[in-house]
Amino acid sequence: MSNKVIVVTGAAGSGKTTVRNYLAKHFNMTKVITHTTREPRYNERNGVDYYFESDSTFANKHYLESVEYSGAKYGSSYEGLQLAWDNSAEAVIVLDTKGAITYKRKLGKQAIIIFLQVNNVEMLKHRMVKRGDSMRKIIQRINSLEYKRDQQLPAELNGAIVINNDNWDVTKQKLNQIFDK
Ligand SMILES: Nc1nc2c(ncn2[C@@H]2O[C@H](COP(=O)(O)OP(=O)(O)O)[C@@H](O)[C@H]2O)c(=O)[nH]1
Ligand SMILES: Nc1ncnc2c1ncn2[C@@H]1O[C@H](COP(=O)(O)OP(=O)(O)O)[C@@H](O)[C@H]1O
Repeated sequence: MSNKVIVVTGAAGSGKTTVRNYLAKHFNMTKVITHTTREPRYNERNGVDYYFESDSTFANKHYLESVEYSGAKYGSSYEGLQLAWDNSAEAVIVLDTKGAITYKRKLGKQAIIIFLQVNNVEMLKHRMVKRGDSMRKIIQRINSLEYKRDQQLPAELNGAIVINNDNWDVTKQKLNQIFDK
């Protein structure tokens, strides 16, 4: 059986991290930890949520792909993916849509893309508040081109599994249907 990576993508606040954690917990998938120069949120830990980097330590890594998102850099490495595959045949990673497109192009059928949608932009904002993001950060995020872009499934990701995450119980059922053996 060849290794697979589940790529969870969508707008900020759409529930990507929540879906990733659910898949890791219930379907024996290993999380791929990515690198970022953004500041940690109050409940985030280095090496668990991200590897938090400075501009100079970020530049030292060897990336499969990297992007700028809302003024910070993010990148994922082959080594990180391989580390996850050493642990389980299925890995799970959270990426913006640009990163998801690169994974699809480079990994082909080994990458399974899940695009999360939320119908209501107000709901996305509310979820970021609930998560503890500062209002300044939320406004910066909502005004970023990347955030606007990631509201819609890009044409390059046609064929992705699209899940509407308005209601967590419904999302959970869909994930169970997709991944239950
Ligand atoms: N392309 C790419 N995107 C990433 C990577 N790590 C995180 N992201 C994405 O960067 C965006 C911003 O992430 P984050 O600051 O954690 O905000 P959040 O989505 O609101 O939790 C999200 O769309 C993440 O999915 C990476 O290594 N590569
Ligand atoms: N279906 C849902 N209904 C209500 N709240 C949700 C749902 N999915 C996620 N959340 C909450 O919304 C917030 C943002 O979710 P998160 O997974 O951090 O999003 P993302 O990683 O896409 O930015 C979190 O506080 C999370 O608990």
